[in-house]
Amino acid sequence: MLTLHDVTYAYRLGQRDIPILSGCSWTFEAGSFTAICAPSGSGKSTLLNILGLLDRPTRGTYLLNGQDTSQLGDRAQSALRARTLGFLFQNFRLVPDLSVQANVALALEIAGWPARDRAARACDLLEQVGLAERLQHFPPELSGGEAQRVALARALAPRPQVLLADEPTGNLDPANRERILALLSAFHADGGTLVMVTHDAAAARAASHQVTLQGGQVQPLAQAPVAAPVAVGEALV
Ligand SMILES: Nc1ncnc2c1ncn2[C@@H]1O[C@H](COP(=O)(O)OP(=O)(O)OP(=O)(O)O)[C@@H](O)[C@H]1O
Repeated sequence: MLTLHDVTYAYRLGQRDIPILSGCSWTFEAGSFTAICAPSGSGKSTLLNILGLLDRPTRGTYLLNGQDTSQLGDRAQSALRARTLGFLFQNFRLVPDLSVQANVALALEIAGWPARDRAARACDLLEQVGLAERLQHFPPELSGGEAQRVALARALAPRPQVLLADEPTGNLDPANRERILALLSAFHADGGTLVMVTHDAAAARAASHQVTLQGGQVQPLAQAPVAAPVAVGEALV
C-alpha cells in the first residue's frame, strides 16, 4: 500500500520555488490498479518519482507498506526500491551499451536474483513482450516502441510488488499495445499494485481506479471513462 499524507513538492528554480504537489493525500491500496489521467505539466511524473523513491517530498510523508520513507537514508531507500518497486520511465532509461537481454538481467541482479536464473528470466520476459528476436541487440538499434517494451520487461522481470508505469502504451502500434495492456492486467490479476500515468482512454479503462491531478492534489476522475469502445490512441485528456 502506498500512502501520501499532506505531501508538498516544489522544484527550486533560481531563488523561486515552483510548487507542483500541494497538500496531496492519497492511498493507493495494495493490489489496486490506478490510472492517473491529467494534463501535461500537472505533475504526474513528479508524483511517480516520489512514489518510486526517486525524489523525496519537500514536506509531508510517504508511507510504503506502512513504513515512513522519510525516516530512511538514501541507501535504505535504494534497497527498498530494489526489493519492492518496478519503474517504467517515460524515456525508458535503458543502458545503451548493454544488450537488451543484459539490460533486463541487470535489473534482476540489482533486485538480488541469483546469477544462474537471470538470463532465462530475462529471455522469458522479452519473449512475453514480443522481443525474442532482439535479445542481443543494443538500445540505440531499437525503435521507440521496442525500447518501451524492453523497459517494461526490465520493470516486470524481478516480480516487483508495485509497478509504476509512465505512459506504458504511448509509442505502440495496436497489436503491441494490446500485448502490453494484457501484461499489465496479468500483473494486476496476480496481486500486483499498479500505478499508471496515461493519456490513453482505453488503457485507463483497464484500471480499477481512475484519478487526476488538480491543484497539486490527487482527485478521483470526475467522469470515469465509459465502457463504450474507444479508438486506439484516443486521447483522454
Ligand atoms: N527539474 C525540474 N526543475 C524545474 N521544473 C521542473 C523540473 N521537472 C519538472 N518541472 C516542471 O514541473 C511541472 C510538472 O512536471 P511533470 O513532468 O511532473 O509533469 P507531467 O504531468 O508528468 O507532464 P507530461 O505529461 O508532459 O509528462 C512542469 O511544469 C515541469 O516543467
